[in-house]
Amino acid sequence: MSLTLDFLISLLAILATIYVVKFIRHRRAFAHLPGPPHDFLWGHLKIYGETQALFPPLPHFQAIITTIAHKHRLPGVFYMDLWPLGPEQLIITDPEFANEYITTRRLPKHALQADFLDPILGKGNIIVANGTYWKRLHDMIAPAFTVARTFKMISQVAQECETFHHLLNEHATGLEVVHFEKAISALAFDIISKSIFGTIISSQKRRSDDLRNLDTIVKEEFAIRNTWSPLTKRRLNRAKEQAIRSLEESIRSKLRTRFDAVNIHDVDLSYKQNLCILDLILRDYVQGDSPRPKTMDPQFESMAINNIKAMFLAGSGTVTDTLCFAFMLLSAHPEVVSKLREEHTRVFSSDVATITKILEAEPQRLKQLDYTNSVIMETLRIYPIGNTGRAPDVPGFINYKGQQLPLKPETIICPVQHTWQMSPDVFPDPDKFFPERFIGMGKAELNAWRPFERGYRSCIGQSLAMEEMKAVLLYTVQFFDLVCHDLKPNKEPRVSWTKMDMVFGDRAFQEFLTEAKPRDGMPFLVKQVIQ
Ligand code: HEM
Repeated sequence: MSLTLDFLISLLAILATIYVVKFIRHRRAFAHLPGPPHDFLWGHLKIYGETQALFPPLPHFQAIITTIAHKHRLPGVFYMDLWPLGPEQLIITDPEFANEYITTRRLPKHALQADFLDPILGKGNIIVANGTYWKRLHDMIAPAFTVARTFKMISQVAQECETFHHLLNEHATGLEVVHFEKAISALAFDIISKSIFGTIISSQKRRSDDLRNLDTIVKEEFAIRNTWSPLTKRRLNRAKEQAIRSLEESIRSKLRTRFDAVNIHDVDLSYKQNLCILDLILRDYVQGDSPRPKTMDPQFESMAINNIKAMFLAGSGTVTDTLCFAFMLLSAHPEVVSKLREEHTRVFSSDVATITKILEAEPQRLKQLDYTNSVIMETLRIYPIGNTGRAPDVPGFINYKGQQLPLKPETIICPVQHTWQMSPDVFPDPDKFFPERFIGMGKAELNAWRPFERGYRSCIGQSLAMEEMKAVLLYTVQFFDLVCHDLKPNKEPRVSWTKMDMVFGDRAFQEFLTEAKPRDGMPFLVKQVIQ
């Protein structure tokens, strides 16, 4: 007995010594690297925590990094030492270096991205995949999102936008509160569902179970992460697992029905005929196999389901968030609204049915909405929605402005676009909502705008997203006046790099869930514009 106790005490002493040695080595390694003031005991944990506390609950890390970089006047590449609570991070806030290091090289996604997204999407999703497996997924899915394919989708997008317009109209009394996050997410979900299944879901009219389940999965997963109580975690996990089962069952049934149709009726899955994602995935499975497989391999089925979930998430949340922030910014900028209205009537019409007819006949006309395009770009400059986290392709060192900086295999490389997109050195007067800055902007300057990331892992849905968002603005801005409901502007700005919260209150700060989301569901009072 006492021998076992001695052994355990010795083991604990050895482990404690190893930990202390590791701790000292780790903190020493960071002491002289570029970054905010480093504390031997806390690393950068204290600074990170103190900065986080400046914001309302669940702030997005990009706003925290911007605040730290701003306050300590940090260089364009620096380190954050969050060990043992987080990984060591190499932060890039220099857009030229991001261009050189991220755009032109093929850095893999960091494993932490999978740790972050897999509990929501399941394993093997395209967003976090790497290597030949990612390439296969990319080649399978990307044809659904080419520019040509986007314009083929526009008549469907137009119909969904018209529905959105009519639904808003029903509540345009100036007294009812409309939660834009909920309303737009249904619209975006209908559009991405059409891309995935080739059929219409009509979630705008009656919120679909699939969308409800997706919302529940995300909400419960982040509630689990933000509670310490094991009992609460268990309860939330049950709700999340139930929602996952229901969503997967719904996707599985559509997948199997289509698979049977392909087998029984020998449906044509040739490239040009079928470009919904479901068919592209099935084409990858059945093509080349003769005779065609009679049943679906469970591994393939799980890959297909998880990637359809990924499309749901990537295709609806991001567009919803961006449009919510666009409407928020527009509500305080009547001069921008006037210019949008002028462009919409000049290029299209001030009659909803006519707009739809034009879009059905000539979807490419959306390309003429230059100012609308700039409004969306400006929104994404101030409120970027997504970020990437990469692993080094060659660990060792990187060179930044003549300095050799160490790079461990486990370091996560984070280009934080928010920081440079809100920097006066890159975008003058960055706290001003000024879409004109993008009109006629040169290619070199445009490289600093990277809300869709750039390079081989950039967003495959960006063309659809941009045209879809333009269409939504086209169907709303000239018809409705929007007033943010229940704003509580802050008397003093919370941080030094923005005064937006003195207009929009804490809604000016994005919340960190899967992406950088709006707070409070973005409630608006909607009134018809008197023509
Ligand atoms: C405003 C709208 C959108 C924004 C700001 C956005 C942003 C991004 C960003 C920053 C990435 C890179 C993420 C990373 O490296 O971890 C990404 C990847 C991706 N996005 Fe989007 N996205 C938007 C809309 C869409 C839409 C409509 C779809 C359609 C399904 C989509 C599908 C994807 C996919 C599949 C990837 C992973 C691509 C790959 O790794 O090969 N996104 N997006």
